[in-house]
Amino acid sequence: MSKQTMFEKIWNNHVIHSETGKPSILYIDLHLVHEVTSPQAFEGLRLSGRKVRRPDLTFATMDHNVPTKDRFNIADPISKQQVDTLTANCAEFGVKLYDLNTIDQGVVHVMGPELGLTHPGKTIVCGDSHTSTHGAFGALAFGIGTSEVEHVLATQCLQQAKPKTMEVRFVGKRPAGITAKDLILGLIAKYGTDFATGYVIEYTGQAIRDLSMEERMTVCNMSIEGGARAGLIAPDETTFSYLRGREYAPQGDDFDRAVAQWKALQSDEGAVYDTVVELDVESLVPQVTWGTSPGMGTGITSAVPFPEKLPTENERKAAEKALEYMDLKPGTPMSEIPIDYVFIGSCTNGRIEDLRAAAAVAKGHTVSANVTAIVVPGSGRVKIQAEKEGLDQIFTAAGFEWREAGCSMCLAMNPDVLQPGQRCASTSNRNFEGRQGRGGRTHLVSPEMAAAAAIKGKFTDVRNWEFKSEVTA
Ligand SMILES: CC(C)[C@H](C(=O)O)[C@@H](O)C(=O)O
Ligand code: SF4
Repeated sequence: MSKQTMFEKIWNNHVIHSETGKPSILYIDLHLVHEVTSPQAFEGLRLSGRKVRRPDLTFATMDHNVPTKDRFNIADPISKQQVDTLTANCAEFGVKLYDLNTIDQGVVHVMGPELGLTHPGKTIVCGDSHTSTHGAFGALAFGIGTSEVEHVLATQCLQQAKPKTMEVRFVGKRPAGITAKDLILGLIAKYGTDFATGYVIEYTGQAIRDLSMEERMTVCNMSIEGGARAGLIAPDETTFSYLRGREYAPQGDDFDRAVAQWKALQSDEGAVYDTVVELDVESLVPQVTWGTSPGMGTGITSAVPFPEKLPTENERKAAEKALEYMDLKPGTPMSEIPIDYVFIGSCTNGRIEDLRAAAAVAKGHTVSANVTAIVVPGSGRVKIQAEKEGLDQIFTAAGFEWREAGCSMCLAMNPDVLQPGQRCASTSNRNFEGRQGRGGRTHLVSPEMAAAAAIKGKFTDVRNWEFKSEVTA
């Protein structure tokens, strides 16, 4: 048999019908649901008198519209309706819902893996573009639209055109002070926001193998910001030990049998990808975006670029427009950009390790007088764990606000929004115009860089953080 990549193995395991020149029909192992993209899908089922085919493979939570203060009191009528509709739909169709009364409620891409729902080799979909996060386990996971959500609810299958394969090889060892967020921001800054359009990425290299499970999720989360359909990392001991003992992981002997199967998923030696790109990890510095797309980024030691020096007319125009929106002057050192707001959270960087890393920087310091800083755990479980470790105390003593789980200021669908003109250091994944509130300006960074910016009142190279203290678990 010919040598196969991991993507091809998972794909072939799930195709239940294919015809030349047409999309294939894929079986879906796990369907995650949230309140924003599911109402019409359930309504469609109701109108056609259909049921959810596999309620046992369908799990829901509420995250985008949930307030992170006074969470049971949703003032915005559309948000309230979406949350209430999800509750009613899950009850009517027999779908398990992790609502605000459960500690498993949280950003769907944080709570799913935490529950052990995400396994290597699964096909996973959700009406949400950052479903790519789950690829960190070696699952083929991607976002779908609302009509596809309805289709999967009704049939547990999905039509998909077969994507091409791309290897993204991280070359070298990750230097001290360089985070998983810097790997993925650096990759997208180098290759742009559409280099992987039409592809499923497999991330390889020592720097990837060395990442923790949570760090791998940070990398895979932003695959979509490079245009990819999905991002994958081969499962290994890091993956297996993360999964062992989780609620929905296989238990006992089943777990060991599963591990044997999961190990066989990795790409065969000598398997050929359609495209290979490389990134030199050793020359990376902490990343900060300056523009209105995740690809408009640079190192903290660099400056806001001069649009006229960019290679193509399109890039020049886009950069000019972005700098106008961001109110930034070319040539300004990144370390001289003052900020008003800091958001630490989201499905990119709202996990316990992210909060530990930010707390280690914040400990014993005080948030700059000009800055409002919020820390939003990605799930109820992250919140409880952080509180057990005293991280909430470190944050509040330093002047950060400590909130409840949700998407929060990652996008302006709940009360956490920037005011027009406010500039935010954000650990999320998108810096589009108005993403965090109309007229708001977003700079994407790692949790460490966000915490340091909160204290300095401007971006600063966290590698020079002299008073960095150890926070122990
Ligand atoms: C609201 C939802 C559909 C959206 C997505 O698909 O990603 C959101 O999660 C986002 O991050 O922009
Ligand atoms: S945290 Fe942000 S990126 Fe993630 S699902 Fe919520 S809105 Fe989308």
